[in-house]
Amino acid sequence: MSLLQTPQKNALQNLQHYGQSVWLDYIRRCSIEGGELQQLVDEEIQGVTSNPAIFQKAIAGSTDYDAALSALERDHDQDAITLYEQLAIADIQAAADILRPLYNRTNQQDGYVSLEVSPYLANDSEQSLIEAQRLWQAVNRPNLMIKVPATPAGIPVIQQLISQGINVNVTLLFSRAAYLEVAEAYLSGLEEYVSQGGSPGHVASVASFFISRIDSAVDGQVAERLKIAVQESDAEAVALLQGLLGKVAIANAKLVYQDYLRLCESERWQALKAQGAQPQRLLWASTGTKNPQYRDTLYVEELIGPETVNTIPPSTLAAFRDHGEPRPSLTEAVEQTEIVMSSLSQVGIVFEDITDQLLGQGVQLFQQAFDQLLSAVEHKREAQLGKALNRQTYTLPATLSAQVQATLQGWQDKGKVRQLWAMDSTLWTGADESQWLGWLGTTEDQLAHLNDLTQLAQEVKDLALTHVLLLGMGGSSLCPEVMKLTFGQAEGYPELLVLDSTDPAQVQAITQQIDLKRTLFIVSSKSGSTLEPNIFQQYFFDLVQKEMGAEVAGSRFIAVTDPGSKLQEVAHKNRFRHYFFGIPSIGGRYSALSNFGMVPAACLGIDVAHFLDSAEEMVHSCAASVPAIDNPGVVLGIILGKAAQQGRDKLTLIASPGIADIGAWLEQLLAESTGKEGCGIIPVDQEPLGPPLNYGADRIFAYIRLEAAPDPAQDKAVAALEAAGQPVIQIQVTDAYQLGQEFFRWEMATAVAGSVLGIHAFNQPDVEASKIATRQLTDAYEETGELLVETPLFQEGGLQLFTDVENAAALTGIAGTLSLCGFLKAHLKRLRANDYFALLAYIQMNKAHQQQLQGIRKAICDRKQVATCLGFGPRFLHSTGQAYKGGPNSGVFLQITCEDERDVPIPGHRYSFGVVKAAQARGDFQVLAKRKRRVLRVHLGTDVEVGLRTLRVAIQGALP
Ligand SMILES: O=P(O)(O)OC[C@H]1O[C@](O)(CO)[C@@H](O)[C@@H]1O
Ligand SMILES: O=C[C@H](O)[C@H](O)COP(=O)(O)O
Repeated sequence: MSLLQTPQKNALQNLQHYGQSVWLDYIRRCSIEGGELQQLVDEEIQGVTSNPAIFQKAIAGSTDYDAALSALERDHDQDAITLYEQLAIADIQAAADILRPLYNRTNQQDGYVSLEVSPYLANDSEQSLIEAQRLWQAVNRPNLMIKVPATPAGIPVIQQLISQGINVNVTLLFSRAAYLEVAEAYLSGLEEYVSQGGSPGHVASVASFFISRIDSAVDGQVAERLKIAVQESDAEAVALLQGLLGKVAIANAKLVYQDYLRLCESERWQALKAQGAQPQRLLWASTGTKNPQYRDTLYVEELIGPETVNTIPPSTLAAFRDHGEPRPSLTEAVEQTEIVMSSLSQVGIVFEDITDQLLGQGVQLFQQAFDQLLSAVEHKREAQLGKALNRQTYTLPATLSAQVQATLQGWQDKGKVRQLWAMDSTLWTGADESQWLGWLGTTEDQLAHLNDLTQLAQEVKDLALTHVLLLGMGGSSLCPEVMKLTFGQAEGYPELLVLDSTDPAQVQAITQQIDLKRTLFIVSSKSGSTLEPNIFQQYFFDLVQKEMGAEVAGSRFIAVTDPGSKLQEVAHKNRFRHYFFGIPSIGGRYSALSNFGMVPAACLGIDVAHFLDSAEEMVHSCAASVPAIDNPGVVLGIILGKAAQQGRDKLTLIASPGIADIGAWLEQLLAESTGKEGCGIIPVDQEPLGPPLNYGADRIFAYIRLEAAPDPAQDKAVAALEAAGQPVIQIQVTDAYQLGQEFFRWEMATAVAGSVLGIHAFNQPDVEASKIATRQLTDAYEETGELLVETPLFQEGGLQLFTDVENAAALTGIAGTLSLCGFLKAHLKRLRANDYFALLAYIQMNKAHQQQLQGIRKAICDRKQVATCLGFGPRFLHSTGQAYKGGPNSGVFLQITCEDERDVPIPGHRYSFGVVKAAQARGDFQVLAKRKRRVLRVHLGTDVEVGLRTLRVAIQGALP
């Protein structure tokens, strides 16, 4: 067709006669559905491009997509990026279908629509390639072009995609040097495609060369110099500089077009052309005028030439249609362009620096647009979910709030949420953290294996059991305990009991509570080598064997353990009914939503599918695609981490009575994960609530409120704390089935807080230390049959005090009178501001004991205004024990042991439960003392209740 042919109806349509295709740089659902796009394709345009900013404006800036979003969400909850992709893909497919006849008619030269790979992947070749291939398949239209940026990481991707026959729109091209690399990638890709037997005519590509952004950047630098030249009245410089304004982008484009023409002459290209290959056309992008002083059609009018494309935003399209003046401008005055470029260096502007910056900024701008887009989708998703998603709000003092906001911004800018989901160890200490992040995918994994759990629930029902007794410690017992206390016993299902103590009285109490013939035992241990579950198993297996016979005993036991563990062997040998596997990349305290929590949940008759589905909603809210600022787990983690760094490291947990036990689970998660290397978060659970003046500047509060059954007294106390300016995080749990959301939210938050604190959030080095000390004592006992006799520091009223030499010296130095009260007073005097006091009670965990110990806590908190903690031994060893030994040295500890009224032997061992407990207490004490902790042990007689009462009175007397 001749270039001089009579123009058609309008300037836009006329561009085709100069060999240029017009594509529309815009997409929006209403223009597709309303027929506007169809009309444009029929009359004026030959293709469509999109980018993250365009989709951001379309989806975030309109209500066009709301109904579709609601329908998708209603159907099945999904994370923000999956939702966005479905909307975007539907638009791209619809546009592709509208363009398809044109694509066919032009013999695949035009009629394309472009979809960009995630801008987050701009520097990641491997992932960009995977994503581009995935999008290509998902859109499944031959007239699709995948947009890949011309970053150093993007260029090899371009070549690979072309070699696979995938059409590519190369975006973010600013420099001629980059263009030449892109052209080379296209040629090599095509050659490879041909060598594999592909027909090159079926692959298309455009190189999107950005225009207006160059003028914006160059003009800015020119303007600065111009100001100086004017001030200095340097007329020559003023003229030179003025001549550059609004000229460089076009000059650069004209030069790159010359490069293109030269390439077309090359033998290499000619050989491909002969086989039917299509040229990689230059596409002028960023052609909307940004400077209002320039003609609104500037970047269309000046770049008209054969075998090119101009992708034009709607306003520029309208302007050009109205008053554009087409002419074959692209090859006009080419020699002038060289002058423009050399003038640029003459005035000291380094053009390569500008193009480099523009590429970096371009990636960043698209990432920011994508952030905003995903944030908008997430808000719409949350609105749709309503109460199905537990809400989180917070009030923080100004300085903490400012630090939290700044850290969130940092996480956003550095893409740290994506880094976390990519399991990048450098987010923590760069050690083996990447191997401990399996919990990120547990819900999905569990949901895929629901059958086993449903079957187990049915079996438990059919067996007509009275009890299921779970034997385990820490991460293997705390979630089941939360489930039991939250859900209670369901109709037709047995009661769940949990044993996580070696206290002989506790072991006996539970033995008496169950009917051995009608109880199913779950031995739960990830490692399969933890002392307590192993001896529990030996003890109960022996009892059941005696009661029901060796043959039947195994059928009453289930193991939950990691594959290949010693427990698996035991289960196999003893012909356990089942064994369920854990996932080795999930540490115990992060295992709630895996089999460790879900097997007992199924035995309780809980609808596990519903529970996990609900948890999955929180997983989606915390997804990699949800910007840090909107990501509830990340927000919570950053608050906790920054608060701890500011000295607010006592996380005081308040939970509604119906879900109160979640605090015990949280204690382990937070303390074992963060309490190490002298820093960390000290969880304070079940502390009797007091007035705001009881709490210092070392506190932060988390109120986990069950909306279905809140406690008005807690509401009031929390409101008072907020009014007093304490930092308070409030989480509204709609109903018990939404507790799984909290498991995930807090796991995420803990991992994030660990990153903020710069520690390894998945190991527990100091727990190991007391395990070793305990093992030495139990091993010695196996040999000698006795534990070393210890000499008390002091005794009075049936209570004995023990401590190590250093603590004894410190205490006798402070104690005025050598009495029980005097020593306790001396010990409590060691509490400084912002310290915490912890009771470590190696006694039976029952209501009466709890009441006494809570009374002691309350008295100390009221009078000393310090945080107080309570742990029952040995269970706390697998929980807060890590932070007490490895965290900040701000704890004052009172260990409580007792004389066991009746000990319980363990089959196959010389040591008994009583000996194990004593060894555990001593081992713990030794490590605390070794770590220079302020620690004192009080040993009660056989009547623990009486002993506790005496102790309480003595402590009350010791308080000021
Ligand atoms: O499930 P396991 O391997 O028996 O471990 C129980 C608990 O012991 C610890 O490994 C250490 O206390 C915890 O992290 C864990 O939850
Ligand atoms: O492919 C199109 C580009 O993404 C678009 O033209 C960029 O234009 P802008 O510079 O106006 O954002």
